[in-house]
Amino acid sequence: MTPIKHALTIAGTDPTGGAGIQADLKTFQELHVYGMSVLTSIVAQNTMGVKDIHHLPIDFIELQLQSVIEDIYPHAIKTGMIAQKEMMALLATKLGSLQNVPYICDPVMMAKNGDPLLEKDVRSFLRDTLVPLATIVTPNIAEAEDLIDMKIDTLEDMKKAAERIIHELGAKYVVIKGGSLNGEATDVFYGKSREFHILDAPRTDTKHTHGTGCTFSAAITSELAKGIPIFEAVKKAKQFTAAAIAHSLNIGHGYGPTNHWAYRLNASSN
Ligand SMILES: Nc1ncnc2c1ncn2[C@@H]1O[C@H](COP(=O)(O)OP(=O)(O)O)[C@@H](O)[C@H]1O
Ligand SMILES: Cc1ncc(COP(=O)(O)OP(=O)(O)O)c(N)n1
Repeated sequence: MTPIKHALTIAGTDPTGGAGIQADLKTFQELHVYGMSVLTSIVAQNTMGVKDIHHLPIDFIELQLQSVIEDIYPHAIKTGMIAQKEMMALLATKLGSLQNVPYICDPVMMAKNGDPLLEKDVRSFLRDTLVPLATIVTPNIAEAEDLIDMKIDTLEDMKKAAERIIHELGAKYVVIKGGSLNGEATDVFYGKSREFHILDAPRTDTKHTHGTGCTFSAAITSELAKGIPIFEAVKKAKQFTAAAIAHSLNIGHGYGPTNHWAYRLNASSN
């Protein structure tokens, strides 16, 4: 039997279960990796918006991380909502010291309805501390625009932005998610091999896309934990997320969650 792989998410919470730590753990489980979590911020949010945020003390985040790592060593680590400079500095030190563990940086800045999860002045710190350490960074359009300070309207803009994220910020690979652009749901993958790959999926006509970015980056994390090559991992994550959106659950009063078990249903009907 293949030994179980372990994936760790370091992120904030969503008590409605569609985004953040909760979406990450559901995704890890569906993709058959053992999921672990370190909480950074507890967020009172739902599908309609963010009500309040409680940040955990830095020492306590460090203690959680230490508790995981000394016991069950992760085969891949992702970060999601990292809201404060002190958290970023701590994680940069810790992640920088872990050798050969793929690190997936989802540069979460806001929730789907536009409520901020990260203050504007902290964003440049994220770019300078965590992004350069990333095996892969997974911004949506707004996050990519913020990271390299350019407007992105077209596929050509996405490619330019991807080149700049790799060559100016120092991540090894990037996938820019085009979920918020018009037309197909097209993402751009680029990295140190300097080759572009365009990932297309039909756009599902739904407002229930809460947590799609978390789900996508957690799926990449799961596959990298298993030792799958990076572009294969991104392709699998794209399929997993597309299925979760296509079969979303129609719950919640706002931007509802996706269906984390939809990929399993698709796979068993093939
Ligand atoms: N309506 C949709 N139909 C199909 N795929 C989508 C849709 N919206 C987003 N996606 C895909 O979901 C993934 C997450 O993208 P996105 O929603 O842009 O991230 P975020 O949640 O960080 O804003 C990407 O692969 C994107 O192309
Ligand atoms: C705690 C927490 N982390 C991240 C998000 C944003 O998640 P994302 O997957 O980008 O999805 P949307 O919320 O933008 O749909 C969150 N809401 N909460």
